[in-house]
Amino acid sequence: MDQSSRYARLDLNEGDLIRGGRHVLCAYLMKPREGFGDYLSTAAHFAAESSTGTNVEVSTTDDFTRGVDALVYEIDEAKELMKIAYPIELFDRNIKDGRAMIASFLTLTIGNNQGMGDVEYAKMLDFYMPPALLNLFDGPAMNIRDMWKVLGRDVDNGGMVVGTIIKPKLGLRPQPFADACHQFWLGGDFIKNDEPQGNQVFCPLKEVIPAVADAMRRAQDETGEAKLFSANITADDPFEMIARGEYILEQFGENASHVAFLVDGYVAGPSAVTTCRRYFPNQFLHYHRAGHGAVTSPQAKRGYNTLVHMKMSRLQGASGIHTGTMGFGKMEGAPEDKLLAHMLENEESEGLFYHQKWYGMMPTTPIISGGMNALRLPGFFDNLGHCNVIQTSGGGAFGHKDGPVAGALSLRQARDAWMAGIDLVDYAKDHAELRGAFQTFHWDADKLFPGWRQRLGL
Ligand SMILES: O=C(COP(=O)(O)O)[C@H](O)[C@H](O)COP(=O)(O)O
Ligand SMILES: [Mg+2]
Repeated sequence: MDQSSRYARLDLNEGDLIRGGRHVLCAYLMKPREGFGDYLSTAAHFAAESSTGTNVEVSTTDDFTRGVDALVYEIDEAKELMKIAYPIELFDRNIKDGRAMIASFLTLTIGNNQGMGDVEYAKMLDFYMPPALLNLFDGPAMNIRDMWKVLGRDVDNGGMVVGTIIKPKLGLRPQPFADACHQFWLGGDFIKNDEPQGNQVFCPLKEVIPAVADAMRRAQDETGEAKLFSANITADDPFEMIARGEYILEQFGENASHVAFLVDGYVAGPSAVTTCRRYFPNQFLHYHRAGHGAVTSPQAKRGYNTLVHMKMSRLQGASGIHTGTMGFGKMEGAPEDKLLAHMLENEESEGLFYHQKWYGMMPTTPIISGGMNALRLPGFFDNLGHCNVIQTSGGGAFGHKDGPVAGALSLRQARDAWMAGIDLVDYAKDHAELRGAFQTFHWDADKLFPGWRQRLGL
């Protein structure tokens, strides 16, 4: 059945829809499956299934229903592009406070339509959120500025937070884990649990957390600097997350403000993110995105891309989210991905299809991680245009030939060199740890800084 007479309105103008402020707009890559309808009728069926309809007309539909239909307002078959306008009334709101939720946004815009028989594939590439709905999302309660405050830095331009991920990923018992933390903190600022680290039998949370809290106190005493720890509280059960969070804050005691909570936001979902955002509004919410590649990878023709993921994370209230390394690290990415960081940080920003204003919603801090080390930082910052990010190098710190203290210092030196506009090889001449990073990661050095051996007299 061709539903385009009801669910398509190609005469609608995008500018008018945005000015009207009553629609969420979504751009999709979409391909109809061969042997089914043409492009427009498939798009219309997609809009029906994603809003008020199904594959047939139902007798219970009334005039009000038609007023909240999602409408296809643009198609470009050659580009496999379709755009749909969703009336904001379609999106579910909390009974307890009237606030909006990402679960409902996803259920409608990228829900059943992902399994339709007449759709070969569909992927959301961008969306526009009007202020009337945007303002009903929680948004972040904290971000990098709160970390800079703890670190005693400038709160507008405090620079890169020097971080690591405790490696090995799994397999350390409580004391070796806490010792690794202590070592890194002698040179760096911030440590995060790797995303699968929680309450394994060989490293019980109730043993490792007191040891880490103690390591933080010792490192702070020894260096005279504040230190930060991001503790994983992800769990299927929100009450388990709360139990972990409360236990951790109690153990860190006077250093509770130095604790962030890590939530595996893609695998555990919006409920987990919101549990943390609402129950612990005074902690930095560290959104780790492990698993996202299944839908966001350019190879995946379904789901949504990283831009959509980033925008949803800011709406949900992530203080920081992994933004990728934009082609400078080990994970998939490209220099153009800086638009992801800009979408998170700026009051308004250009996406792939839509210009988004954030109406005062607090920025989400980009967390840069995955195969990074001191040598890769300058190129990364040149591309991004600033270094006000959290950067975590796991291998780049613990893989340093002289150990984690030198690894941490080499990262800090790379940041200092970039902020001062000094060439990294020149800076390494009188900074032993950075020099050690050149020797350790020599394959990167050969590629990024040809002639470095001679210049460092090696
Ligand atoms: O543990 C690491 C990185 O370790 P290492 O520094 O040793 O590579 C993170 O989980 C990845 O950054 C995730 O990727 P992304 O940040 O792209 O989500
Ligand atoms: Mg990890």
